[in-house]
Amino acid sequence: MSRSGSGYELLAPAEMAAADRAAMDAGVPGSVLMHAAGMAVAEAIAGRWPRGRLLVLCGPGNNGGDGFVAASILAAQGWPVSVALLGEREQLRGDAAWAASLWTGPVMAADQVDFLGYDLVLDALFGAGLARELDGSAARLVERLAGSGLPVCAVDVPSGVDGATGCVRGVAAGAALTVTFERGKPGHWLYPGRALCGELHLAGIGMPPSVLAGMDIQTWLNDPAVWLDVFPFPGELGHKYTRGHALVLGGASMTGASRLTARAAQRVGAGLVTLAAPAAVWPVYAAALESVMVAALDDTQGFAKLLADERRNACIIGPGAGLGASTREAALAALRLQRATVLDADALTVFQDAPQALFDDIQGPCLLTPHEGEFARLFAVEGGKLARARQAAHLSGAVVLLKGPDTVIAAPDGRAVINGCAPPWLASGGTGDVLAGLAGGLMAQGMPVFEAACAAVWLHGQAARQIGPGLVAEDLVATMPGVLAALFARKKNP
Ligand SMILES: NC(=O)C1=CN([C@@H]2O[C@H](COP(=O)(O)OP(=O)(O)OC[C@H]3O[C@@H](n4cnc5c(N)ncnc54)[C@H](OP(=O)(O)O)[C@@H]3O)[C@@H](O)[C@H]2O)[C@@H](O)CC1
Ligand SMILES: [K+]
Repeated sequence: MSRSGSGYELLAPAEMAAADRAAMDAGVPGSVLMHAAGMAVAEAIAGRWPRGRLLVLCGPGNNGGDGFVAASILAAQGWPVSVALLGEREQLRGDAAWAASLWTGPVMAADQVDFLGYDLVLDALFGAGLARELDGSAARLVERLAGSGLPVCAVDVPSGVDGATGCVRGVAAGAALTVTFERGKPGHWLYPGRALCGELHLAGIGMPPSVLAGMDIQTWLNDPAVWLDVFPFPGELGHKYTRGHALVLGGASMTGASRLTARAAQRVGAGLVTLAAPAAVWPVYAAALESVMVAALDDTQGFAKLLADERRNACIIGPGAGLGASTREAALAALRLQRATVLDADALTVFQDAPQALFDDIQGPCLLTPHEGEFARLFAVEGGKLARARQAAHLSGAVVLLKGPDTVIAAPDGRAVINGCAPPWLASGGTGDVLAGLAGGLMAQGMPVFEAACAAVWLHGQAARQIGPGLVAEDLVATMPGVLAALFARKKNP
């Protein structure tokens, strides 16, 4: 899926509607915005498809208004255009009624539409105003559109996709191209909406910059612009003791996982990394790691004893750790000392019977990195992925990194980032261990937790894109220097 000019600030549909109103209050008539929106749609269509028989499906609100504008412009350019309206023309209000008046051709009733004989469909049924599940005639029309096999251009979002959540409200038809306005919406980047949008095209519609600057934007697409300012680029006068010391808990049997974690923490720049492993398996770790220090743990309190050295400023606990008392004790020790702490995998599951006990001890910088299964063990929250991650961060007091093809990172203060750069071949064993190490390694260098989590996810995704299909987790560690070099170059030449 290619995405052009999408920017990185995201606005939920309700926020975009507020921006539209603010623009009108600032003196830009709604009809001017709508004309610009319809023009942008017409240009996107003409730029992508050869002239052909176009069917424009207009809905009862302003999304339909955009459709009428685009239909009028393309017809004036010589496109053979047919228009169908879901609802009564007399019921159209405001800017949509004005836009419909631009269209002088016939308007079919939606239930009369026959998809045969068209080359392309413009879906202008529902956009930001989708308020409930599609049913009845609206659902039937969208189902028939989805089954038509015709290429679809969607206005703002594919109708039926909730722009706030990416969820399908009843039914939705996938588009080849989605044209949205001024800012992307979370639903363009969260599945299943993301897969239904096709190529995403972001068009300006003349919204005054002061209106957007005045929005309290709290949601972003993961982009270095969100976190580059606080990325711990090494200073010329730095030495290993100024670059943090990450302490990784190793397990008794799955020894590969925490080794990947430790190496990732090193690669991303932690000055020192110690892996603490049960004494019985210490030789396994010691034989496999050279520049990572390996400490032997004699009992469940051993990890806490290592934290007596305050220079060990960040802990990464969970990969391969096991579900025993030592994992739980290590996590609680790190949290109670308010060390920067990443809890992943087993260090999350080990709290499934009493998550509140975990949350009560989260007072300092903490990152939780669950996949959906681990998330459900800790958090009884409902809703879309973005809302659930936000609620979990609020409830736990930790930054929550909810993994998946559309990973969401949410902070307790309400900020959230959606990741758009993870290729599917990242879904393989050990990649999560590397991610935990990247985040912990950045936190060891003093990067704030939310930004460290976003940067780790981004670096992870960029490395995976460079490696391509066939990726194994070790490759991510090996590829990190190249990814970091490109990031450093970007810092110098933004
Ligand atoms: N001037 C502006 O503001 C600009 C707006 N712009 C464009 O406007 C779009 C937003 O327009 P919008 O707010 O009118 O919402 P829209 O998506 O057309 O839907 C509302 C209509 O659908 C109906 N409806 C809702 N759910 C339904 C359901 N499940 N099943 C059936 N019906 C349902 C709802 O009915 P009601 O809920 O009132 O009964 C109402 O009639 C935005 O995406 C962008 O494309 C751009 O031109 C820039 C300038
Ligand atoms: K639409």
